[in-house]
Amino acid sequence: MSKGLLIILSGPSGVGKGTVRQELFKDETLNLAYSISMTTRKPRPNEKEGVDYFFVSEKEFEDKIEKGELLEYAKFVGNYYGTPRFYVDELLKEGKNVVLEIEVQGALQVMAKCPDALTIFLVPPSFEELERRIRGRRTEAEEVVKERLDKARKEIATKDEYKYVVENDDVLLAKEKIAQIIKENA
Ligand SMILES: Nc1ncnc2c1ncn2[C@@H]1O[C@H](COP(=O)(O)OP(=O)(O)OP(=O)(O)O)[C@@H](O)[C@H]1O
Ligand SMILES: Nc1nc2c(ncn2[C@@H]2O[C@H](COP(=O)(O)O)[C@@H](O)[C@H]2O)c(=O)[nH]1
Repeated sequence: MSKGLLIILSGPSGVGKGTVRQELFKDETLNLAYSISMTTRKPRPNEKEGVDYFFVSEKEFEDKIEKGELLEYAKFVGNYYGTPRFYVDELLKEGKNVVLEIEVQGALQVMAKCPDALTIFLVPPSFEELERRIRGRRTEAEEVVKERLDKARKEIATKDEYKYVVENDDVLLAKEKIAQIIKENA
């Protein structure tokens, strides 16, 4: 069985990575598997352990770092986020195209380790629209929204590090563009 493709889907918080990813996963021909991240962030009301994230303490996260169990990790607006290496390796061996939905610091680490990874950066139609989306989601306190928007400006400035930049204006259009990119690279 040939190895699957490692796909990094990155972009600023609130651009719509999760929304577009859900559309991509409806397309079974893409043979996708999602890499469930580990985080020290508190779960949001609708989030489930082992589905959206593995929710852990700082101590547990730092143990994983020390043991080398994370493919990449970063601190993002006060919380740790990282990719457990084991599942990614297993899924790739099974021939799955594995999606990492991660922020920029982590994406740059994976690019350095896995130059063949397919890297995609999602951009909003405008910064004002990004702000509308992140506020409209109503998941973060005002202070955190401001920090995430601040971070977003710096993240968007790194977009040319990625192999593909896709605008998320219309969700289904963005999904179609990314599906095409995956098919061309798989
Ligand atoms: N193309 C779009 N047009 C309008 N609203 C959108 C679009 N894509 C996503 N949204 C909305 O924007 C909000 C943020 O989307 P989402 O949670 O998918 O972003 P994200 O990039 O995964 O964020 P985070 O990185 O913080 O997890 C959601 O309320 C979602 O419904
Ligand atoms: N470097 C990593 N970034 C990750 C990972 N999992 C998610 N993320 C990114 O963090 C921010 C914030 O996420 P949120 O769920 O609190 O809104 C966002 O950009 C995610 O894509 C990971 O494993 N590594």
